[in-house]
Amino acid sequence: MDLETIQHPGFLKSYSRKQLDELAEEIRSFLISKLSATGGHLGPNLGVVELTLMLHKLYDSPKDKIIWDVGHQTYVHKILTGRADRFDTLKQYQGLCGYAKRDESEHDVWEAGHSSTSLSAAMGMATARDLQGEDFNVLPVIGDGALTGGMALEAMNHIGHEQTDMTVILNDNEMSIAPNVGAMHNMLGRLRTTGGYRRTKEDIEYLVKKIPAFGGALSSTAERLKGSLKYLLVSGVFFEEMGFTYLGPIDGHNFDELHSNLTYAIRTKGPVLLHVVTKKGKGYKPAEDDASGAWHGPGPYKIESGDMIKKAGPPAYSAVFSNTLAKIAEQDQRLVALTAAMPGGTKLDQFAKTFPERMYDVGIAEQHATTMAGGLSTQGMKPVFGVYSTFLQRGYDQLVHDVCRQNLNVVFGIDRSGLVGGDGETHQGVFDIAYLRHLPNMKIVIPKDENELQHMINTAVANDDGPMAVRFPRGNGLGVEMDESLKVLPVGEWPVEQQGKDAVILAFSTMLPIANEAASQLNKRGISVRVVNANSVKPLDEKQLDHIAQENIPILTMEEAVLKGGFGSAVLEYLNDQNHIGVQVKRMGLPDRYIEHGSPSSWYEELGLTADEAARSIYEMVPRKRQRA
Ligand SMILES: Cc1ncc(C[n+]2csc(CCOP(=O)(O)OP(=O)(O)O)c2C)c(N)n1
Ligand SMILES: CC(=O)[C@@H](O)[C@H](O)COP(=O)(O)O
Ligand SMILES: [Mg+2]
Repeated sequence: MDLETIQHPGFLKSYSRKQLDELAEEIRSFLISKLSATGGHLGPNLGVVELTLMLHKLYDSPKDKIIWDVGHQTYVHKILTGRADRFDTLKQYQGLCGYAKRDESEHDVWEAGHSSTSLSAAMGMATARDLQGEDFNVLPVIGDGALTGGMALEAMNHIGHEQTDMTVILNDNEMSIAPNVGAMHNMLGRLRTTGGYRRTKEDIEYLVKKIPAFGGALSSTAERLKGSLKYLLVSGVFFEEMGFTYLGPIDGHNFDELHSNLTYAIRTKGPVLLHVVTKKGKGYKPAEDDASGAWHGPGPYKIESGDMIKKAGPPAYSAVFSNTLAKIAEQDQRLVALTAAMPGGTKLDQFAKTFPERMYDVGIAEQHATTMAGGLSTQGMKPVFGVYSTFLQRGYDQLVHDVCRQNLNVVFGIDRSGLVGGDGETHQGVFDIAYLRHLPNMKIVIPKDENELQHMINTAVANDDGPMAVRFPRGNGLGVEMDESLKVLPVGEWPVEQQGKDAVILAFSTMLPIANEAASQLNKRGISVRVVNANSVKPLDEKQLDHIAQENIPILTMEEAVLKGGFGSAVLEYLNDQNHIGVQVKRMGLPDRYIEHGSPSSWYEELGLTADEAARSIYEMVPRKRQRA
């Protein structure tokens, strides 16, 4: 079948088992081929081919609500809902989104990107259905990794209490991005090995019914037997005790098992949890054999060999972060590294190779990691939480309530700050300056390159005056020379990159090269522009701002972060509070909207974060008398 002709999954209703097998094969070849050029979440999607086909065969999307947790495993769903022809544009600027996207299709009933939201969304939809007297099925699909996210437990607690009709499909492939971790994961492991509880429970019920009721005595004994047997058997009882009918574990690649269990689930009142066991990367050996998570979301690769097509270049910022921590940890026994299920992305898995006892992967639990870091700090340890900017949003109250308010010595290594590219809206690291800067006691430093990053990490670990965030971008450094020994840098003293007397640009990180380019354009036009590496957002370099105000020259601030509440706002606030009235300030940064997928450079063009725009802004502010032709 030409997958690109599919417009709606309804055709599956009449599909035989043989046709399903053939279609599954075609979809796998399609994914392996398309993603070899574009990159994308190959492993997760190869693992849900049969599950997605059976869901769309048995249920009527979009009337029945199929909700995908994280949403990175929706490629098969997108193929079946008329989007196969867009896969050449996957995760690219104005191309196909790599996650569920409501404005892409009516079949995408819920958007995600961040993990563990599907059960709460499902509860919302099912509750609305019941209040409105509607009739449809609600089917959240949640992975074993996402189940380690606290929100999932909050939702289960409520769903089990309300006994709301829905079928939760737990897609258990033993992997988060890296191998899954935690007690929940261990429990699922026992379930996978000891087989299903469902049959035994029915056998017991059958037995209890067979026993003549001697005044009810025997049946109560049998009831007690059933109860103790339940606890003796497997921890499927965890789900049962949470109020779910637990089904499984079943083979998530077996159409017959999927069909019979989903059919049973449709007929079952109240919440059902169907535990399906799948193989991440199924059908493509390099991805099936992936032990580290490299095939969770690879870039382009060679199909035959499974070799990734990597561009050589300077070290990744994440690698500099991890290597610097390892260097410090050799001397400083206080240092402990934490990650929330991102050991590979943060490269803390490299740190763990040297210091396995001082690196903790807490699962998808950023709230827990943030507060655990606070606890570590109260006992004199020096915790460093390596976390993506976007995922630290999950730990906001813990930042406020637990770490900053108590002024605890915690370092936040904030990776993927700024625009991240293909993962788009749900992953942009653009709110962190705004969500950190207003927290009393928090300090925020932002290195301009990989060399300044290593020194800032060292500075943050050495700092014993409360929490400090070191914010750095996704991807590779600039290829600058790395100093041999680590320094402790002054915080709140901005280095001047190039002198100038007519105007000043305050910029940091990825905006600094653009600022330098704008300055050289204007210098050629006789306008002398100073460029300052504003490498700390909190504290500001107040001395330097006072001096600029006294010179009364215009200021342009530049940041790859939202303008509202960002660095430029901080400068405006300071100048106003110090009565430096009349100083001209223009701010360049991200507008008040969500930035979709696409390379940062494409967005720089669209959003005007360019040297030409910066030069134009300055030119408009420099008083005519200074302008020479
Ligand atoms: C709050 C949050 N933290 C971290 C991530 C990064 N992340 C993306 S997918 C993933 C693993 C999800 O594992 P699982 O739910 O088992 O899905 P699978 O990829 O195995 O199908 C993680 C940790 C995220 N999306 N959201
Ligand atoms: C789905 C998800 O959240 C992760 O897989 C994410 O795509 C990782 O992003 P990086 O590629 O920046 O590590
Ligand atoms: Mg998984």
